[in-house]
Amino acid sequence: MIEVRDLNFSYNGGRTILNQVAFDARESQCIAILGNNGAGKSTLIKCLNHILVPQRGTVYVNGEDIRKLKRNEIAKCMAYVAQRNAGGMFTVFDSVLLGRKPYIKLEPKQEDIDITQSVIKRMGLESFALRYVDELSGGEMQKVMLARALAQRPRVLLLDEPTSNLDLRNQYEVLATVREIAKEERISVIIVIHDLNLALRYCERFLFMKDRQVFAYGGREVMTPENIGYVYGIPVTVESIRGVSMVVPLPEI
Ligand SMILES: Nc1ncnc2c1ncn2[C@@H]1O[C@H](COP(=O)(O)OP(=O)(O)OP(=O)(O)O)[C@@H](O)[C@H]1O
Repeated sequence: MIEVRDLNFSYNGGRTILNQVAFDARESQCIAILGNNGAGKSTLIKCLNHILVPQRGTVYVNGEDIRKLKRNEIAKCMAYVAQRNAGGMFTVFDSVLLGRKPYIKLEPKQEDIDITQSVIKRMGLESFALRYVDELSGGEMQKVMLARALAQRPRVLLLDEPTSNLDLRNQYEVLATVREIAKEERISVIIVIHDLNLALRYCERFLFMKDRQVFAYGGREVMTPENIGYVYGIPVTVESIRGVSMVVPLPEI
């Protein structure tokens, strides 16, 4: 589904932020991008859809080199939800409908309206549909931005800290919904996330960034206390609580 080959990136010819970053993700998988502040996670996710253009390397989606795709074509196969989102004088409905922009020629068709309505429902945003996004809380806004990305009907969904403004229940509900949609629509979801326990619960693959490179990438076997301890510089244990794997920082901190 998505193949990332030897990406190198630096901002304005400055120091290297990404060095030979490579990984693959299959359809229906959720991949967590992990690593400490400044490790290059957001930069990586922006290189995947060419918001930032890497100096070397490329990304293939369904075998297509995204360097050969126009912006509109990239938007049909990849949707991106940024860490910080600007508001605007749109209603929630219009804001989600904007996700259909790559498909709309002159005016939205009935299909665009139907998709918008169904995503709003799926994300539990019906009672907000006519509110202005400027009047929403940070968490409500985060759900609207995710709904917009889902309305894009992408093959690859790129999420940069999608739960950072959500309360406990919404963190679990939103990630559970994203995972369900990934399975139903066979989307690859790539999520930058700081909460290792949410990652363990909702992702199947884990990519650790460290020192500008991929330090480890794989399934649950890479979520070891050694790897986590090394990447984050804090001793942890990984334990099962009622059958759920949890990362627990050790008391010496
Ligand atoms: N526009 C920019 N111009 C120059 N340097 C930048 C720019 N954006 C980010 N950086 C630098 O690139 C490095 C990687 O930043 P990035 O935002 O990708 O990290 P991150 O892993 O997502 O961090 P965090 O977990 O704090 O969100 C940081 O050192 C940051 O200061």
